[in-house]
Amino acid sequence: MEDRQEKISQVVVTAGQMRDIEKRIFAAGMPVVALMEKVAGLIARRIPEVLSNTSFLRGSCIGILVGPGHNGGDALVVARELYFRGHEIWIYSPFSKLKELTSQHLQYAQSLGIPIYQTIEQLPNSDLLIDGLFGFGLERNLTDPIASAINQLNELSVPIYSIDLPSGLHTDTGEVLGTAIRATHTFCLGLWKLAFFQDQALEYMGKAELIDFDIPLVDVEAVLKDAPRIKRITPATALDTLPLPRPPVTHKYKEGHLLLICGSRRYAGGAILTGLGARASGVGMLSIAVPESLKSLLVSHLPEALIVGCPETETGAIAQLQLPENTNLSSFNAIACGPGLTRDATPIVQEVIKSERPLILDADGLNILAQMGAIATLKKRQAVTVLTPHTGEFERLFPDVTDAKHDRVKAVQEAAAQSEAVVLLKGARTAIANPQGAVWIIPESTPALARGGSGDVLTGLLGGLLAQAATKQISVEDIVATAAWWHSQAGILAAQERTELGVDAFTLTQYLMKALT
Ligand SMILES: NC(=O)C1=CN([C@@H]2O[C@H](COP(=O)(O)OP(=O)(O)OC[C@H]3O[C@@H](n4cnc5c(N)ncnc54)[C@H](O)[C@@H]3O)[C@@H](O)[C@H]2O)[C@@H](O)CC1
Ligand SMILES: [K+]
Repeated sequence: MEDRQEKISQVVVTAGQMRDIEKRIFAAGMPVVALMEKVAGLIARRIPEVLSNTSFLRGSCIGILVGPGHNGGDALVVARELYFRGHEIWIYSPFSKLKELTSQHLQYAQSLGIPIYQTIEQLPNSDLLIDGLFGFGLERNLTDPIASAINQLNELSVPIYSIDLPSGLHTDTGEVLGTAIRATHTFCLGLWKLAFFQDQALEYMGKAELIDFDIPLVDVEAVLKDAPRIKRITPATALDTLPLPRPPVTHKYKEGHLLLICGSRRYAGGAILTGLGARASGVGMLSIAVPESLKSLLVSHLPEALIVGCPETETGAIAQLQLPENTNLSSFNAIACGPGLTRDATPIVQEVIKSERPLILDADGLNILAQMGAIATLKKRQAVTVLTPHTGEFERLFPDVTDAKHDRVKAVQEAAAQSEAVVLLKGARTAIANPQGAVWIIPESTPALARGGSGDVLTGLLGGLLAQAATKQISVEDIVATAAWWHSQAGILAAQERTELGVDAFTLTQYLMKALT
């Protein structure tokens, strides 16, 4: 049973897929009316539990917002149940045409004497609103009068609990269709919908939770079988990989040798942070190539690493990779290149791209790649490439794919497919795609990580894990997702203990180990 729940919690679907899954359940004999009763019953039982953590008092008034479809039907069943539990209830039902089942529930609510209002002006005060205006059936933009009603409801500063998703959001892109309910809490029904992982939707979601209504896994599998999977990374999936297993008998080179290429006279700290991120990965051997003038600084911070001082340009960037004798780029299990390089290190990036080792490009590594023409350049690579752009870098790398501000998941899928690289698009919900179209989503993070240097830490951590993975039969995509999850968790833990303002990048490196123990 727990296994089923875990599997369900990893699934992310589009509106179309959700509809197909429901169709199978109905075709198998589950009556629509019974499913609505079951789902709404679960929500009605969950609401008092959520409210018990707030200052909401028994007997307080609850307003129910009812739309024309089955999202409205769900809301009406919730209204009826809360009414029988002793709450004062009113219903806002502004639509004249309702789906059959919804209409029946409205009729019954009316027969119970629950007041029903058609216009926003008539609404009495309430202590809580339940939003059942639209669910995954919303496809076109909201217009007046419902759009302005939503705007007014948002202004009331009354908590709003949304059923399935905040009304007005596109289920797949998370786009605001005209306007949308700003929920305090959202009960996502059955399976996680894509909108919950699109950055643009997050400020409307409030706290989101999944209401599992026992969708059989066979139906999920049957609908998703040919589609590229979108996988939500859970603690169970990430901790399945971490800490990376080590055999009892091994040696440092068997546990991965990572080469970091980073830093410049201008950005010395970035090199240190990248190194500290790599240290936390547990990588067997760490070499760091920096401009010669940074060498002693790096040695003092990372005494265990082999610091390779390189000749530098007049501006203090690496001019030439001068690896130790008997070493070349093929000596490493993975290479991570970019933090703090400056664009003056362009020849270095050109050289590492030609290597046949797994390569992570970040920061100036990405800016230089963008100038070279990302897609054409990456397609020539034999070994795997991992790119870790934030939205700005992503747009410079991939000017011709779907706008990442409009649909991050689609954008990252297209970028990975076209460049044949694994692309990690940083954000509040970091999304990772492989060239085959599969996506991994990091479902939690913290704004505390929006801070200079935190990306450098991720690059080092990811590099260290990737170097180790080479000997451990773990896929590159799983390693990238695991690194991003770990980085987020360290940020969350640090923010809990030190506030969101207390998570500078150095502190973050100190929390990486803590997040796993
Ligand atoms: N089918 C079921 O029994 C189940 C349904 N569920 C609920 O059903 C919802 C989906 O139900 P529906 O498919 O009926 O869709 P919705 O309830 O999301 O709304 C669709 C209705 O809104 C209208 N509409 C769409 N865009 C509009 C616009 N811009 N302005 C005005 N009207 C617009 C449509 O014509 C349609 O009548 C889910 O989100 C969920 O809440 C879940 O409870 C699971 C079980
Ligand atoms: K809703």
